[in-house]
Amino acid sequence: MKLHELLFHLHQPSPMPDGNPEIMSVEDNHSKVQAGSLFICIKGLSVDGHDLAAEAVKNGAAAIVAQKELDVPVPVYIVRDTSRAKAILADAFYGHPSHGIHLTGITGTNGKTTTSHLIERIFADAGNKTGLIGTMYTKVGDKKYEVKNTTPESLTLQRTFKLMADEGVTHAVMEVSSHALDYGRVHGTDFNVAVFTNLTQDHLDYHKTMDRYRQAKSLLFSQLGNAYSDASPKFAVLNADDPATEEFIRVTAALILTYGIDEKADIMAKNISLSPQGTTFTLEISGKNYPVSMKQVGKFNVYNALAAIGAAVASGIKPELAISSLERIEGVAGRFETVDAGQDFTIIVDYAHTPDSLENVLKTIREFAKKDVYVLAGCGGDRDKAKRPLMARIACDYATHPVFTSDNPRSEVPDAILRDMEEGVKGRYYKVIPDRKDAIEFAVGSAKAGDVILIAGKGHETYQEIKGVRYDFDDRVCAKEAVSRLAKGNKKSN
Ligand SMILES: CC(=O)N[C@H]1[C@@H](OP(=O)(O)OP(=O)(O)OC[C@H]2O[C@@H](n3ccc(=O)[nH]c3=O)[C@H](O)[C@@H]2O)O[C@H](CO)[C@@H](O)[C@@H]1O[C@H](C)C(=O)N[C@@H](C)C(=O)N[C@H](CCC(=O)O)C(=O)O
Ligand SMILES: Nc1ncnc2c1ncn2[C@@H]1O[C@H](COP(=O)(O)OP(=O)(O)OP(=O)(O)O)[C@@H](O)[C@H]1O
Ligand SMILES: N[C@H](CCC[C@H](N)C(=O)O)C(=O)O
Ligand SMILES: [Mg+2]
Repeated sequence: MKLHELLFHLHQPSPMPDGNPEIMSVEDNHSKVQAGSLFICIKGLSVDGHDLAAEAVKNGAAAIVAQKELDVPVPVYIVRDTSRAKAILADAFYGHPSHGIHLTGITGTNGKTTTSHLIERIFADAGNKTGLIGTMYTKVGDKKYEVKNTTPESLTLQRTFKLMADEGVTHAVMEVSSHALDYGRVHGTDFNVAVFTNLTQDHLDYHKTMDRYRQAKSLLFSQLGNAYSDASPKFAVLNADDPATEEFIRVTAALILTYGIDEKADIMAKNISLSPQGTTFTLEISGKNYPVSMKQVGKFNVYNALAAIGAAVASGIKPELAISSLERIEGVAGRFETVDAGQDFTIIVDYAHTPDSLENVLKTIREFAKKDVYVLAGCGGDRDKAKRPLMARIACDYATHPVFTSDNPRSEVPDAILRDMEEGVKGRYYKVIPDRKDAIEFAVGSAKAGDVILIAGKGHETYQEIKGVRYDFDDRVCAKEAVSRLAKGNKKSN
């Protein structure tokens, strides 16, 4: 594609630059630039891409998009915001790949990964080739790719859509984080259905206030487009029990489908019955009732199931089909995942790393637990500090044995994070064991028959990030090893 043809998509009044080379690729990282690349300079938190423009030209860049004049021997096109331009150019360069895919975006504080897996499974069972983009991986058909972010930056995102389109994916589901919405990573992406799970405290390090956090989430709905501007109508699938839905209804021009348990909604769950083995409820939709029996545990998973059914129905799939898929799903890795190494107590690994998710999971466990409940809880470094004392309080409120330990300390000192947690539980009973492996061994070594251990915060993660280095660490593996060691020790002493 010629440079001018590509830049035309920005619809800027400024004239095209002199020189119109053929653009072979679009890059925002100077080290990936090759002969014929268009290099887009992004001013990041740690690096300013403008400072790397000359290096990019040395690597073969044929043209540059920047926010300021640069002294380089190739055409430079100035835009107000290169991140925004990057998203629009990426969409154009790859031929608007999301426009040919039925795309469902999911936003909300908790439940995005879980719900996206439920929706993907429903689409796949309905006979579609599917794609998925989210916290754990990107999936194109059956092939999985590693990811750095829950919602990738725009070039990676549009490249992924192009790959999906080339591979014949017709239905894709993606998590849309509030960071991504705020950074404009999804500009140029054509969603057919946008789903909202819930809004509770997280990411205040970035958004500062809950109002601004909610406003970032609302972008998914305000940018969704008009209900009838395309061949198939756009749908917003919203949680009627969450107060933020009121704002999303106000800002969207799409059709609306609501779901919920308490407030009146288009899709409702009634007669909910919870057990440690699974959940049953009656689904009420369009005046009809359907019995549902699923393996997912906890009331919060009823919300995830309703959101998934909403997305399916908005995509033209019959409720019966969606329900039969839901009933067959085993679970999502690291979400209420039980670890069974032959021990006589229960170990649950769960990705709860927000106050609301921790409370939901612990409430669920308390409903079924007959004996003691251990919780291992920690808080990520370089993330919302305000949630630390809240999570500690929740751990103490619901567990008989709260243990505070390290999550991913990132650049922070683990003890400082733990002290922030302790601020929320002055005078309460708890234990602090900074090393996560030691904490897991302590809980495994202390638990008696019938007790429950919840290892919260890291779920599917297979690393622990300390001072910029990701060390191998998997709660599930660590717990299994602790149980085996304990069993061996017991045998020896017998
Ligand atoms: C705060 C934040 O979102 N940062 C994102 C941002 O990093 P940054 O601003 O530090 O970028 P940078 O390293 O300074 O680089 C700036 C530019 O220079 C370029 N560069 C850089 C180095 C170099 O040698 N050459 C070069 O050309 C880079 O390609 C980039 O274009 O741009 C990077 C590339 O796009 C992102 O990976 C990175 O996400 C980091 C890893 C991150 O942790 N983000 C979190 C906060 C986040 O986005 N989380 C949400 C989900 C949260 C949730 O689900 O709960 C997410 O969607 O993942
Ligand atoms: N609908 C829900 N409401 C509240 N808590 C939930 C809900 N669904 C899942 N959870 C809890 O939140 C944790 C994270 O769930 P999930 O990974 O699906 O959320 P997410 O929104 O993708 O999170 P992240 O933003 O970190 O990617 C789960 O392990 C569970 O403890
Ligand atoms: N997507 C979330 C993941 C948090 C996972 C938790 N283990 C932590 O490190 O805080 C974030 O980047 O805030
Ligand atoms: Mg996720």
